[in-house]
Amino acid sequence: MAGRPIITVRNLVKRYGNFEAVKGLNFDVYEGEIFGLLGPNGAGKSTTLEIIETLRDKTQGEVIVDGYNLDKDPGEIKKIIGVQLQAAGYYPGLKLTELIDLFAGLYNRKTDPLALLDMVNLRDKAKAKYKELSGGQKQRFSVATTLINDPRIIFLDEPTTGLDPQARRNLWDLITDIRKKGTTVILTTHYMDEAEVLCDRVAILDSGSIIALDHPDKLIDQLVATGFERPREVKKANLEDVFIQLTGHKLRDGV
Ligand SMILES: Nc1ncnc2c1ncn2[C@@H]1O[C@H](COP(=O)(O)OP(=O)(O)OP(=O)(O)O)[C@@H](O)[C@H]1O
Repeated sequence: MAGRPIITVRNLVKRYGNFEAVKGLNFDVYEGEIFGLLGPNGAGKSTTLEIIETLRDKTQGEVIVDGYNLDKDPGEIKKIIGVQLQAAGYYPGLKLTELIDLFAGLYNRKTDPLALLDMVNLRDKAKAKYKELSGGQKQRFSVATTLINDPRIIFLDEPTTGLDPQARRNLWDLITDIRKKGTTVILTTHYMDEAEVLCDRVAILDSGSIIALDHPDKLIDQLVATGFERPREVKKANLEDVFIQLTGHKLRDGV
C-alpha cells in the first residue's frame, strides 16, 4: 500500500518504574490501510495503542498523527480518532440509541443512530439495552461507537476475542467495509488467521520491540525462503470448516 503515513512513531519508549514495556519503537501506519499489531501477552501492544490514542503518557519518543504532534496537539488527535471502549465503558441500562446520542453529545456531533446501527447490523436492537446484547452484538456496537465522530483512524484492541466463528467473520467484513470508506484501521489481535485475512501490514512485537514488520504474505514468503516447510495438511478441511458448514454462515445472535 503506497499511502502517505498517517501515523508516525519514532523511538517510542514506555517505562513503568524500572520496567521498560516499550523499547524504542519505530513504525509508520499508512493512510487507508489496516495495520495489525501482533505479539504475545505482555509484548506492549495495548501500551503502544493507548499512547497513540492519547490515553497513556509515553516516557520518550515522538508520535505524529495526521500531522499533529502528540506532545503539542493531543486535543486535535482526539478529534480525528475513534477508540473502542471496553465493555465497562457503556452504561448497561441505556438503550443503544441513547448511548449513541450520549457519545455524539460528548463529541458535539449530530449523528443518525439508526444509520449507524444499520452499518453494524443492529438496527433491530435499537431499543435494546446494552446489557441485553450478546457478546458479538456488543463487539459490533463498540465498533459502531468508534465511528460516531467520523474519524480518520480507528483503533480496535482485540475486536474479535471471544466471538464465535460466524461473528468473527461478520466483524472482519465490517472492518473491511470501514476501510473501504477510507478510514485507516489499526488493530491488535492474537489470531494469526485474522491478521492474514484482514491486515495489509503487520508489526510483530516481542518484549517491547518490533521483530518483524511487513505484509503478511511477504513475512510468510521470507519464512518459506529459509527452507521452512509446514507439515503437510492431509485433510482438505478443518474443524472450523465443519462448524461453519453445519451451523451456516449466518450470525446467530439476532443479526
Ligand atoms: N500500568 C502498568 N503498570 C505496570 N506495568 C504495566 C502497566 N500496564 C502494562 N504493564 C506491563 O507492560 C507490559 C506490556 O503490557 P501491554 O498491556 O501493553 O501488553 P499487550 O501486548 O497488550 O499484552 P496482551 O496481549 O496480554 O493484552 C506487560 O509486562 C505489562 O505487565
